[in-house]
Amino acid sequence: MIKVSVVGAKGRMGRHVVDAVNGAPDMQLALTLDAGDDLTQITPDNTDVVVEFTVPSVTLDNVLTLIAQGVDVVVGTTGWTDERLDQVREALAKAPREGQKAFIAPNFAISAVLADYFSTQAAKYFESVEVIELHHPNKVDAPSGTAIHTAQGIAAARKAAGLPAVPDATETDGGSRGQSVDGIQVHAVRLRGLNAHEEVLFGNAGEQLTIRADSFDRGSFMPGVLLAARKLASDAPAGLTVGLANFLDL
Ligand SMILES: NC(=O)C1=CN([C@@H]2O[C@H](COP(=O)(O)OP(=O)(O)OC[C@H]3O[C@@H](n4cnc5c(N)ncnc54)[C@H](O)[C@@H]3O)[C@@H](O)[C@H]2O)C=CC1
Ligand SMILES: O=C(O)C1=N[C@H](C(=O)O)C[C@H](O)C1
Repeated sequence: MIKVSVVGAKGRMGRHVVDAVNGAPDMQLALTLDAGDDLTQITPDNTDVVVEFTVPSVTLDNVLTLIAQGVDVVVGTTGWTDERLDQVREALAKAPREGQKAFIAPNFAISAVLADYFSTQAAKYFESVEVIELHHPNKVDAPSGTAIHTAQGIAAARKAAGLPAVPDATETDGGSRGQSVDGIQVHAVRLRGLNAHEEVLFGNAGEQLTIRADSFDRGSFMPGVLLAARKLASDAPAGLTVGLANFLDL
């Protein structure tokens, strides 16, 4: 049995993770912690893998604490930058247990992971591209971690293909053109009734490709979370892995 602890267990995602672990035949729920709880209660004696879904402002500190505790960590919280990822890599290099692992994914839903992947494949064939993410109004960060990851992947693919900047004659902008992520415009919509959605618009003269992923329910993230926990408990490489695509046969 894989012993799984959940940090952020009272949150929207954390509650789903607790239920998913309880329903997994090969997993045993260990500790369920939330804001104000002492994370050093989590040790290799009681936990094989921790799943962390909290808020962007605390996730780095939580992950560094958990790595220092000697446990493997699956992270779904957003707010990761290259500098923060480097801090996790450094912590893993000095971790107390040999071969320790951390996994961070901006999105665990197969639809979103494939939309992200297909977008990087399509990127080099189109002159124009913009990313629109649409979420529930309780989300604290914008743009979404997934949209940032998608835009970064598209930008890297365009650069590798030698494409010039996306054409845009805008001279006046009060914010309507969204945020530029590595030169790709990203727009965020917050609307009651939505959950988690992303649309990538590609354009050439006379044609358009739209790649869209919709997570209507948080249950859509759970197969990916359980897959990541199982991979960390088995054959995932030591160190930091970023993105669920690494655990899929793409
Ligand atoms: N990777 C993915 O597939 C997904 C990622 N997310 C991300 O997961 C994060 C959480 O989202 P939600 O569950 O909707 O948020 P939420 O606000 O419902 O839950 C966050 C939980 O973290 C707790 N928390 C705050 N500070 C803490 C601390 N220092 N230690 C332990 N717990 C603490 C809060 O009390 C709360 O229970 C967000 O960054 C969101 O963008 C959300 C959905 C899917
Ligand atoms: O806050 C959410 O809800 C979500 N957050 C993640 C993100 O920012 O990409 C993943 C998904 O979009 C849901």
